[in-house]
Amino acid sequence: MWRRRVGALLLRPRSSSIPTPSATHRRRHHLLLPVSVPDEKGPLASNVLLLRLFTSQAGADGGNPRKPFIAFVLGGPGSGKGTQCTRIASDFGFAHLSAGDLLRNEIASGSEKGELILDIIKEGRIVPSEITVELIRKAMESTDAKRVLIDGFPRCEENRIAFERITGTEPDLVIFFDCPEDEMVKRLLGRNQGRVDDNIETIKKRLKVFENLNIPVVDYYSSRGKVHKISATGTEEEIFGAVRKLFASLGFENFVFHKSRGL
Ligand SMILES: Nc1ncnc2c1ncn2[C@@H]1O[C@H](COP(=O)(O)OP(=O)(O)OP(=O)(O)O)[C@@H](O)[C@H]1O
Ligand SMILES: O=c1ccn([C@@H]2O[C@H](COP(=O)(O)O)[C@@H](O)[C@H]2O)c(=O)[nH]1
Ligand SMILES: [Mg+2]
Repeated sequence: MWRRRVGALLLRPRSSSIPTPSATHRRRHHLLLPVSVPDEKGPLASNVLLLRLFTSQAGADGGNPRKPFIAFVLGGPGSGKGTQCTRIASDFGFAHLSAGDLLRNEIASGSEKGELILDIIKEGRIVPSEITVELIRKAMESTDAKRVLIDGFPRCEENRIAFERITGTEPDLVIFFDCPEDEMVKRLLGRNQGRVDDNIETIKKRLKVFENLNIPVVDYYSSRGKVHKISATGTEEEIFGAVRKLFASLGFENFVFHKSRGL
């Protein structure tokens, strides 16, 4: 068990109210300073992140095996989080935990909680933290993966605080897929997977929730030097090229690449 039990018990729960986004948050969205792991603009390696990876409780190949390496994957609705996470999982051996999928599974289970979740998802709002964090916590406990992607969570500061309090841990890395709104809308309207929230009314609400509540989370982790921003325009392959570069720079081995070379 990797959780810091004592720490989690000592930390007092904070207010459950969702903070109102400040104008500063909105302005800073456009000034996000990613950690300079390789991207179009940055140098080829970030000593800061590498140091954190190898000194965190669990790194790519070392550290304390009780705590997995945790990457939060954030971005607006339709920015391609799920698509890229699937690729990262298969190429770099990560477990992929999608908060949205965990919630949809709860709906499919027919539970009472599921009915509440369905109403919230249809409205593009955020499910109460205790429900989502509990689902993520259980999913994390049931995997022995040393590397975990948490896709689409935390959605708001309240989610983030609840996760850190309940699990007693923080992400090692936050990937932020940055995509223009018109592109996200186009992708969602063309997704065609029968999702109850893929309609223009819900999409408009989700975009507002993203800007007002999710961006402050990105800003928070950005101020702590954990965010790597990746441009999410271009083809899936082009975007995955940037993702691949990031993980390679962090010391993660690419299984698919090695397999294709018979290594
Ligand atoms: N680079 C891309 N170019 C064009 N379409 C894309 C790209 N990446 C993903 N898509 C498509 O866009 C749609 C949304 O992608 P995806 O489901 O991965 O987004 P998401 O960020 O997980 O969205 P949500 O927050 O709603 O779960 C999907 O139909 C996917 O196939
Ligand atoms: O942490 C979360 C994740 C998701 N939701 C709700 O689910 C939908 C769809 O989520 P995706 O991750 O985009 O699949 C989202 O709009 C929220 O309503 C949530 O409340 N908390
Ligand atoms: Mg998704």
